[in-house]
Amino acid sequence: MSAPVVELAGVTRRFGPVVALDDVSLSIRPGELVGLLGPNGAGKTTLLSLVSGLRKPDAGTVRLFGGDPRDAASRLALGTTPQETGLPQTLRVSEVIALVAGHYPDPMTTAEVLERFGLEGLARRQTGGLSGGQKRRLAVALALVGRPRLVLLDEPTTGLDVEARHILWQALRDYHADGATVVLTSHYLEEVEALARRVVVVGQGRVLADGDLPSVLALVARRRVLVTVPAAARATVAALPGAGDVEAQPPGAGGAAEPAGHDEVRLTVLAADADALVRGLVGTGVPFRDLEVRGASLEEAFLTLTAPDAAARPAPHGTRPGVAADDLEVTR
Ligand SMILES: Nc1ncnc2c1ncn2[C@@H]1O[C@H](COP(=O)(O)OP(=O)(O)OP(=O)(O)O)[C@@H](O)[C@H]1O
Repeated sequence: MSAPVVELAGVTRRFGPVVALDDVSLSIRPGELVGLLGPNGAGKTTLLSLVSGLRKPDAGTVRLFGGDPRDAASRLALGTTPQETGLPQTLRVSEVIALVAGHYPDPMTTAEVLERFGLEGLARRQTGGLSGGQKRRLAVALALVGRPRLVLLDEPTTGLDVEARHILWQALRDYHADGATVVLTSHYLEEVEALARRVVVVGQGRVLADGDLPSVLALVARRRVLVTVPAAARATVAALPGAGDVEAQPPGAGGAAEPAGHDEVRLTVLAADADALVRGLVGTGVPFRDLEVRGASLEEAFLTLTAPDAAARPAPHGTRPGVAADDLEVTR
């Protein structure tokens, strides 16, 4: 197996009393596309700052391409876009790209950068006159100018509209397809679902889950059961074995083949074991219709994993967040 591009072993980093990272171990191999997901303050930016050599850990070791990230030589093949980037206001977009390219032995041409990131129309604009979204696109593009083998992106598409986000996603996919390793943090679950092959969920400075997207979802294998029942039967459904949160859809809301009638209610029930729930429902004799069973979204998985009381909560199928599924590493 090829040597890891990034390796953290037992890394702790504090800021005064705040433990931003707490005994984190993580290894990223060449060619991976990793999404770091976590709520505000989880420690994602701190993790990236250690990998890019901006900070050093209080305990543990961080390796970048096998070396110390604080040595400039280890960072030669690294490209990063922090959460906020300052651009020289009076330089034109093409000039900024050329300026950054001048630091690398084999950079992309300005034309290639402009094309990859859909910036062609802005080449002659001064960066000070760009919109927030245009600046963000340029900042991400600049991380790739030197053809880095590893790209670290901290919330790359924050503030971008849908079209700009899609252009950027495609640029990142293409760059990854060319063989690069990409690590990104994001608050957009949709972004992680669209891009990342591997998802690392970080919360309170710890790695809560680490696996491919389906295994992170399976860790909180909750299902949503949607069903229309007589309004009077709501309590019966809520009391079924395995029923979690129960929500009633407002009258007239879409979803079912036929909207709930006057004396009916359409319920969404979160269930660890949807099959058992449906069997229980049939056993009650409650007349029901338009039964649907859907998978939980990444968003639901994420909230379950990062909730402060997640460790204490009974979890589906006898597992709990913190217990490894087959190909899933969890440290909690
Ligand atoms: N320079 C600093 N001084 C003091 N505390 C800091 C500093 N940098 C980070 N922290 C604290 O460390 C914790 C982790 O912060 P970090 O920025 O890594 O989180 P994050 O997951 O990137 O959050 P966000 O999603 O909001 O960007 C937070 O409690 C934060 O307030």
